[in-house]
Amino acid sequence: MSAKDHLVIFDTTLRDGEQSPGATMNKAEKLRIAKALEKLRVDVIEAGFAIASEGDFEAVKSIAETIKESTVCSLARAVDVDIDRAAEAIRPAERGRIHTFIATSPIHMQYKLMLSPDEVIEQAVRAVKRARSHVDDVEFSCEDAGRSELDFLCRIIEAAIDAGARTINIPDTVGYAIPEQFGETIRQIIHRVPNADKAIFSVHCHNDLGLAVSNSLAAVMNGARQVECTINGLGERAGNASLEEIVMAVRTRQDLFDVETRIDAQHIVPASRLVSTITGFPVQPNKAIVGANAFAHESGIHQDGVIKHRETYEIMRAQDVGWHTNSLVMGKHSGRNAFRTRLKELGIEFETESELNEAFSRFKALADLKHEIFDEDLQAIASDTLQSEEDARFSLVCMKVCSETGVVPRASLTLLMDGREHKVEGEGSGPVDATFRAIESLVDSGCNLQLYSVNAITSGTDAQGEVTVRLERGGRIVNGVGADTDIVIASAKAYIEALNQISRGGVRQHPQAADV
Ligand SMILES: CC(=O)SCCNC(=O)CCNC(=O)[C@H](O)C(C)(C)COP(=O)(O)OP(=O)(O)OC[C@H]1O[C@@H](n2cnc3c(N)ncnc32)[C@H](O)[C@@H]1OP(=O)(O)O
Ligand SMILES: CC(C)C(=O)C(=O)O
Repeated sequence: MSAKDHLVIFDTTLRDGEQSPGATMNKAEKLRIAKALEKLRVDVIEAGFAIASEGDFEAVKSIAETIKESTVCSLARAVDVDIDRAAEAIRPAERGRIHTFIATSPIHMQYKLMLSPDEVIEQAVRAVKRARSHVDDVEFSCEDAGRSELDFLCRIIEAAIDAGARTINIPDTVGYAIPEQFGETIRQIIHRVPNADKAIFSVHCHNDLGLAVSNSLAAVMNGARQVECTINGLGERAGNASLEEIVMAVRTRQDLFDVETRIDAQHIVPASRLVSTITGFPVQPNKAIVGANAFAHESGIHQDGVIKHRETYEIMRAQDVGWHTNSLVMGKHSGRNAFRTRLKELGIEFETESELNEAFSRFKALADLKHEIFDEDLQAIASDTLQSEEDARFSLVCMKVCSETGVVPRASLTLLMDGREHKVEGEGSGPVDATFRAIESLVDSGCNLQLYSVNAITSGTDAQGEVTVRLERGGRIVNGVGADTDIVIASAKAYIEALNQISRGGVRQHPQAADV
């Protein structure tokens, strides 16, 4: 049997994933995700868009300094300033890539770039050469290829390869393609471009019609050997192709695909949980591979089948993608060693002993309230611990909520703001509303609440609730996540976390802020 081709997994959770409104991540969070991606053995991590902001530049640079096993990549428009900034950011990487792009569809060239097709080719060639003057590993993308003319795509791709691009990416930027047609486009391009053998062909599919994974797989069947994807399918608008679905489709249907990835699938579920917790985007229960119900069997006939022979209703094994691999049952009698070991198995490692100790105290406090602590609880504890960074401006000291039939709910909180304690009170239509009003009576953030959602992290009435709060101010959107067995406390934590994120961009203080 002939060896299979390698399918390059290019993860763009930290770049396109971050383009989901509200999914903004700070440098420390991006680094945590990058480490999880390295553990997952992704080939390329697109760490950001270095020119976009100082924060993006610093995040790409620190990922380039830290990650050893995966290639670290920065996106750049086809302009010198972007390319030079990307080069500077990835310079510390053992393996660095510059990914430059320009739009090739008639609509983008005419209305957005205001350039003729020939000018676009010229600019693409100049950009690829500039990128090659910095690094050998250069990727070129034809933005909106899904709506571009085939002849033009072939011309620009040939020129980009001649200029030195090693990877040619064909994005379906607006999720317009249909699998059979997209696969045929990829086949035609590879067949028609005379120097196609000098590059790896890649795809980057968006999910506007829910077809991102199908289109990517159709492309792989027609010669694409890199897929750009994100954990949980995060990404601009309806998102990108989901990494876990691509990887498991290729692995499960080895009879159909001539490719294999080097992904260590056991880290898929922990990586999914981490991205969900950091971004505040919950994973829908029926999401393939990583949704809570992905391996759950509810109906009698299915349960009967699975008991008799698992494969009657399961095409993958849950533990192969990282579900319930724990042999250590964590509870109030567990010690620090088991705690550290289990966290390590989940891909969580604290940098300092004091962080570990803080997380361990949180774990013991939770274990007093809950009989059994699940992996999801541990992930939430780790996130809570790592979120309580020194630069957090606000934190919750304690709170009391009064909610009684026929009485207006009332919340009293003690908050720490800039190192000083403040007592605040609020009334509202419910206990959560009263809590948010109490916090705002001090902070007066001027934010609009865009989303409030509660999810039970595990099952049972003693489960921790995980609350996501999305705030918007001046066009900037942030998510805060908080977990607790009391959902009102989880709500307060999530709101405060969102305010901390907003405050990293500056928050007004209410002139009447009550001193203690
Ligand atoms: C399909 C994708 O996902 S592409 C990635 C999208 N991600 C982002 O845009 C996030 C980061 N973006 C940013 O921070 C900013 O948009 C920046 C820093 C890149 C640019 O900011 P600004 O200089 O203020 O430009 P602005 O965003 O208003 O407009 C984009 C400009 O880039 C041009 N442009 C867009 N794509 C490209 C490209 N690939 N190559 C060259 N120029 C481009 C546009 O035509 C426009 O030029 P104009 O100002 O001369 O009309
Ligand atoms: C920059 C490219 C790859 C992109 O994100 C898109 O076209 O969607």
